[in-house]
Amino acid sequence: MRAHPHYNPFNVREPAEYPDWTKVFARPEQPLDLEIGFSTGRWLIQYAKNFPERNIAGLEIRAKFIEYARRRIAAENLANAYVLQANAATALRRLFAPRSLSRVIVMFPDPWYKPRHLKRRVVNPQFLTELAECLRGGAELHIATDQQNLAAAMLADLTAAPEYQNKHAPYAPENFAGLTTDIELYNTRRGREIYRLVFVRR
Ligand SMILES: C[S@@+](CC[C@H](N)C(=O)[O-])C[C@H]1O[C@@H](n2cnc3c(N)ncnc32)[C@H](O)[C@@H]1O
Repeated sequence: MRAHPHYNPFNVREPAEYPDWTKVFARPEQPLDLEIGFSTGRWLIQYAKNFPERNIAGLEIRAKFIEYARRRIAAENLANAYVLQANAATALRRLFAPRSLSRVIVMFPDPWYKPRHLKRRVVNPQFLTELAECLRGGAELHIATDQQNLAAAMLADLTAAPEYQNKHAPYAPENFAGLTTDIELYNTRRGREIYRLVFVRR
């Protein structure tokens, strides 16, 4: 997709493709996990290497990150990772069958957050309802942010959603799986607080 001065990826409603999840991984019978907003793919690639017994899909709204992550996945010969361009706000139910996802990770979804942006957050009640349809019972949803107000808003949404149960009220004490994203590294090096939410699909 060509960059255009007025091009806004958030207006993109259709995913770039509809993968057949039974064909894109070497072992399609493995649990299917999803990272939303993977940017450079740092976390996703570490995850694919550390969890060869699981499959990891990645959604990213910005086209440039897809090409970059695909090159890295190919260079590392990772047959359990697949990424595509899609807007997670509108595409989840068209991309994933009901109850097909085992784990979902959303790390630092809204970085340049200001109070007036709270309404536009990625993790909002509608997103949670759509995601709930795609999650298996017992599936984990992991979210992290360095913004306290945003963490509180997401915590309130999740607590109000009947499909989810908090695993560590209110925030999880530690990083999931010991893997870090770019923004997580940036924050931890500056000693900033990170708010981690882990909810389970009922
Ligand atoms: C602040 S970055 C965080 C990147 C990475 N998760 C990290 O922690 O370093 C947020 C990423 O989410 C992507 N993103 C934002 N909204 C999205 C959406 N609705 N669907 C898919 N990706 C989205 C952005 O393009 C960006 O790469």
